[in-house]
Order: sequence, then C-alpha cells, then structure tokens
Amino acid sequence: MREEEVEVAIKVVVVGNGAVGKSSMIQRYCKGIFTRDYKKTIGVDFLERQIEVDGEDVRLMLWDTAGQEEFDAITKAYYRGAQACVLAFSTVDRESFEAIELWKRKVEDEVGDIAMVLVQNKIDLIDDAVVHTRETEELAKKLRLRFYPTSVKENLNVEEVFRYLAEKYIDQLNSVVEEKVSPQKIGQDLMHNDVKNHNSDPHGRQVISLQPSKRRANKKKPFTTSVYCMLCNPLVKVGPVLSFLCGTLRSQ
Ligand SMILES: Nc1nc2c(ncn2[C@@H]2O[C@H](COP(=O)(O)OP(=O)(O)OP(=O)(O)O)[C@@H](O)[C@H]2O)c(=O)[nH]1
Repeated sequence: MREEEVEVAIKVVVVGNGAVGKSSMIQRYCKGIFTRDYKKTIGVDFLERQIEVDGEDVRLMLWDTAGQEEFDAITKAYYRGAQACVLAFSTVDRESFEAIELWKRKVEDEVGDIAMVLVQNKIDLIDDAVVHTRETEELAKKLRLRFYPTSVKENLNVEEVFRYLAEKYIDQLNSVVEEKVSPQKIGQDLMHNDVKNHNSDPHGRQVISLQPSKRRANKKKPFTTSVYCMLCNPLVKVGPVLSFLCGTLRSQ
C-alpha cells in the first residue's frame, strides 16, 4: 500500500430521542436542505460528506439512527465501529434532554469511549425553551463534552458540530499513532525482542488496530509526523502507518 492511498474516514452516529432533528441535521449538513415535514426514521439511514481538515480530505459517514426505543436493537448494531457521536436533544422537549445520559451510555456500551459532542437543537425556538442554558452547560460539564446550540432550520452551528468531531477524532488518532510508533518505542521493543506486542493477529503477526486513514497525494500537511522505519531500514523515512506495515510484511 502506498502512503498516498490512505484517507481518513470517520463513522459518526447521531443519536437522541425521536423528533429532536437528527435526520434534519444530517440532511442539512450533507445536502444543504431543511424540510418541515417530520418523517420518523425507521431503523437507520446513512449519508456522507467530504471536508478538509488541516489540508487533508476527511470523509464523514453520518449514520442517522431512529430515536424511538422500539428500534433500539437495530440501531445499536450500527453503533459498532463508530469513531464519533452526536448526542442531540431539542430545546422544546424536556424528555429528550433528560435522556442524554442514557444515549451516551448506549453508545459507550457498544463502542467505548469515542469523540462525542452535546447538541441542543431547535435553538430558534428559544422563546419556548423547556431547558435552561445553565442546565445544558452543567450537563456538558458533568459529561465532559463540548456543547453546541444549533438550529438546523436556521443553519446555525451545524457545520461546526461535525468539524469539531472530525478534528477531535484526528487529534486522538494522531496521539495514538505517535504513542504506538514513536522511534524510541520501536527501538525499545526491538531491544526487548517483543515487537509482536504492538498488536498481534491470531497468528502472531503484527496488525494495525487503528482505523486506517487514507491520505491523498499532494497534500499540504500530513496528520502525523513521519517516523523512520527502524524495522526495515533506519535510513528510510516513512509514515507511521507504513512503518507498521513494514513490520507486518517482515513478520509474515
Ligand atoms: N424549528 C425547528 N424545527 C426543526 C429543527 N430541526 C428539525 N426540526 C423539525 O423537527 C421535526 C423532527 O425532525 P427530524 O429530523 O425528523 O427528527 P429525528 O430526530 O430524526 O426524529 P426520528 O427519526 O424520529 O428519530 C421535523 O419536523 C423538522 O422539520 C430546528 O432546528 N428548528
């Protein structure tokens, strides 16, 4: 695999009670439209959009999940593999606010600790609000989440929500890659002859546990700093992902 063929693709799930505006948010973000009609999502739906973060193409795959409990069994299956999540509630629906912690748990039960953001939608209806801003801020603080008030109708803050998640995920990805493939760490592993400890498949071969990021050619700035391939040739400079692959090929 060539380094240029690697791109970042992020699976984002949007969760929250029924009618808070999940489908509308995804439609607004991916298609630039807003409709007043309410059509309950049956199970799950999916749209995608490509954006640029730090000069790199990032593909966001947005999974719209049904808010009704009756679909829980189906929707949960689609949380798997998600790298980011929007927890949404509505300004005019108190129950949807009170359900946020439950939604967070449901997602974490399936995928663990991933990039998340708290979204209070329908902020255009603030005059009829049943949730105080103070309460939302307290919840965000308690759950340690960034909070965005949005109006899908007025196209307020929708772009910001998804950009924040993409940046947060990439930050996490970079710190994991740096931790896993720092030259010092590889050197230490070689000295202790335990390179296979990085991550092994059932046959003891090295595998990459990170979601691969696809990177396109001629980009301004890579997400991760390059490292030297200590396994094949310490003089060959390669990206961390390739460095791992070299190790994989060598151990096969
Ligand atoms: N005023 C206002 N209405 C909104 C906003 N966002 C969505 N709506 C409306 O809220 C209703 C429900 O929106 P949906 O996007 O279908 O809600 P959902 O969360 O996907 O609902 P489920 O599919 O049942 O889970 C629709 O009538 C939308 O037009 C907003 O920002 N402001």
